[in-house]
Parts: sequence; structure tokens; C-alpha cells
Amino acid sequence: KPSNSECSFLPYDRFWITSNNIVTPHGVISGAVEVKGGNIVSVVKRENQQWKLKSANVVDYGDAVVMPGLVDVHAHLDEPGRAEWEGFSSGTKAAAAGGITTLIDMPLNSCPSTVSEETLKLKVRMLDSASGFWGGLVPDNAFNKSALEGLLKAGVLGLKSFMCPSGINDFPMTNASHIKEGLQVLAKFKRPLLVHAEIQLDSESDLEENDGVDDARSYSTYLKTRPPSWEEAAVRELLEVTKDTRTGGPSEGSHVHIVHLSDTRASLDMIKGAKSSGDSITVETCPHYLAFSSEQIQDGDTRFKCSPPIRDSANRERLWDALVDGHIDMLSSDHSPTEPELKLLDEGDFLRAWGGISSLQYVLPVTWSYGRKYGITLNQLASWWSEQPSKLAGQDLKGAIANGNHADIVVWEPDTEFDLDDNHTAYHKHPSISAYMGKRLSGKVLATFVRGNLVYKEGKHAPAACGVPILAK
Ligand SMILES: NC(=O)NC(NC(N)=O)C(=O)[O-]
Ligand SMILES: [Zn+2]
Ligand SMILES: [Zn+2]
Repeated sequence: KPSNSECSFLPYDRFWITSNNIVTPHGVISGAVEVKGGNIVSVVKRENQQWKLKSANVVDYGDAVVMPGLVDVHAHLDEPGRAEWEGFSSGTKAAAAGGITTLIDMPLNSCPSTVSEETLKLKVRMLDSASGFWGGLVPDNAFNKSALEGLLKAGVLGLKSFMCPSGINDFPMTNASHIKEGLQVLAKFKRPLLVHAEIQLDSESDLEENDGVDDARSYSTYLKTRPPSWEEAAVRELLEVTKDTRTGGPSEGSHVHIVHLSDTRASLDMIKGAKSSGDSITVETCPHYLAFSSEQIQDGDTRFKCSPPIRDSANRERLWDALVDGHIDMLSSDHSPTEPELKLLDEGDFLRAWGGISSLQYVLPVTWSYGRKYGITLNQLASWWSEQPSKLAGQDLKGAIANGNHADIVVWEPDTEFDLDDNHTAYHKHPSISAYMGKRLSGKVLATFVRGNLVYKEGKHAPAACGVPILAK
């Protein structure tokens, strides 16, 4: 266990962070955040604090924004088993450099997948596993109540399942009856199920076998293989089951969260309907669906391949509307990297390349850079990236700069621009496969505090990683 001095660039247990732009649940204030023993012990406006700050340990950030650290509920860190794709050490370093203070690791792309108490232990045991974990709901454990309970008791924050093939052999897909069973167990633990909501519709997927007829280098070919009807069919089937989460329903206490929504037509309308009927349901989208549109994706540029796919610009505009209007609850990275070889960048084959966007370190500046023209506010950013995801993950003491909360904080400069070029230091493993390479972004992270430790400062990480696994109790 590293000593405290290795965990933080700051030697103090008690100190004040001051700024003219502190994002609190009650608006942006000029003042100070007092940190003691890793927690926020007071948040005071500038006019109330003169007496305190004179002799204290003060870190002043001037006009830079002081915001709750981001909570990324959807990241694939791939360890153990596929450390060459990503890892806890590289992933958490990238997170810290990007202002993310909490990562929740997805149960697939590591090997083995996190589908049992034993496989969870493999993750928790890793020295750098400073994150929380979702467990997998798969056909093997869905009808095995004691196995599922074992996994939940071992501390996963909730479960995740796929309604279509996941691309990972030991993570098979679930149908609505598996999900229904899983929700009953989750209800007891009051934890959520995260669902990849696409269902493979036969007639539409023929193209995959039709190589050569349609050009596999063309993004439009890929788009046709995963039409909005796949999301729509999955959401429709899923919502039959989410009724169980209503007050008085058989799975009251559980919750369903739809990951990475792309379709803004029927799927979104159905989700809105379910919310108004009292289903316990939330939905996320990801920065790549908000930043990019299918029209812009060049032939062969498989960095942009993900599922569900990035759709057209009209869809992107509707995603922003839905987010701003509160119909989409939160954002996540869905950082799903691989080795560059599996992206098949030379061939540019959209049908055979690995699907997943690599983005972990960039999500804050990306959301801000692309969201500015929609007039998004700092409080909205904090809600989408911190408050709502903390709630989903059951982390009541995270997600807001408020008294008693964990001192998980990002300090950043909204107007400072930078280029994601070869000179930019990225900490996740394969920056070259990121869809954001070559972009100019605004919003530079200056400092990141995790539990009061200044873990990242001006391009450098503290000598040791001090995060601990976040396990549900
Ligand atoms: N196995 C994966 O990581 N899949 C991921 N891939 C994407 N989104 O393209 C996902 O979250 O579905
Ligand atoms: Zn997914
Ligand atoms: Zn994912």
C-alpha cells in the first residue's frame, strides 16, 4: 500500500480548493471547497470565507472550473486476459488525465468475463483495480439464483446483459426471460441491470454474408447491417419486462438502464412512454453519437465502427435535443478499445473490424466542445457525467460538490484549446485507434482529485495509484 505522500501531489489532509467557478447542485459559485480526510466538509461562497482562508492551505484555481469528477459507468478495461487491449493501470491513468474520478468496468472483453463470484475476484485482486465492476447476466447464471446472488454479494454494482451477440464468446446474449429472472434477483439487492439493446433481425443482417456485393469499406454498408429497427425491436421487448420494476411490481427495487442509445425515433419514444408509466428505467448515450454523424465517416475509417452505429446528422441533432430535454439521462464513454490490428485499418473493412470506440481520456472536452453550440451549461455537464451516473451506480457520496461527499473533483479550463495530434499525451493504450485523433478540442483538464488526493496535475500523475476497488455492500 503506497504511503499517502505517493498518492497525491498535495501534502495536506485538510485544504481548500478555491475558484470563481465551482459547480454545485445549486449553481455555479465563486468560493471554496473545504476538503478533509478525503471528503468535502464545506462549500462556501467567496463572501463568507475570508476569515478561514488567511492561514489555511489553499489551492487557488482562479477562473478555472471546479466540477465534480466524472463517473464513467461504461468502460471496458479488458483485464485480466486482454491487457494488450487496455488495462486498469493505463485506463485509470487516462481517466484521471481526463477528469474521470470513478470508472465502472464492464464485465466483458476481459478474459474471463465477469460472470461469477470467482471471476469478479480475479479483477478485484488486481493491484490497480481502482474501479467498480458490473457483473454479467448471461444464460448460464440467469436461472441460477444462488450463482447470481453470489456475484452480487461479492460486490458487483449491478449486472449487464446483451440482447444480441456481444462479440465475446464467454458472454452470450440473453433474451427477455433471462432478463425477467435477473431483475427479480436484482430487486432484492436494489441494483440495476444495464442492457445493450439491439436485437439481430435476420432479414437485415444478410449483408454480412454478402461481402463483395456491397462495399465493406463504405460506412453506409455497415449502417445497413445494424438499422434502427434492431434497437427498436430490443427496446420493445425489454419494455415488456421493465413493467416489473414499477411500484408494486414483482421486481420493484430493481432498475433497467439502456446503454449507448443511438436511435432517436421509435426507441426513444418508447423509452419516454415507459418512464411516464412508472417503469424504473434510465438511458445513456455516448459522446461519439453526439459528436459524429454517418455522413462524415470516410470510407475505410473503422475507428468509427461501434454498435449501435453512429447514425445520420438529423439523428445526432435529435440526440442532443433529447439529452438537453432530459429524456436521455446521462452520458458514458463506452470506451471499448482493442489492438490496432483488429481495427483492420489497412483494409478498412467495416464488416470485419472490431466494433468499439476508443475515447476514455477525451470525453469531457469532447462533450463540451461539441455541446457548446447547443448552449449546454456546466450544471448540465455535471448532471450527465457525475450526478446521474453516480445514482445509477449506487454511489450516493459521489457525483456532486456537496458537504459530506467524497472529494472527487476535476479542475478544467473550458476555453483552452488543444489538438489531439501525436504531440498530445494520451494514457490509454492505443490512442491511434481513437476516432477523435486529429480533432481540435476545447476544455483542458488541469487537475484531478480522487478522495482528496491530487492524482493528476498539469500533465503528470502522482507517483502511486491509490484507488481501491468500489464494491457494493
Ligand atoms: N464487446 C464490446 O465491447 N462491445 C461494445 N462495442 C461497441 N459498443 O461497439 C459494446 O459496448 O457493445
Ligand atoms: Zn454495448
Ligand atoms: Zn460497451
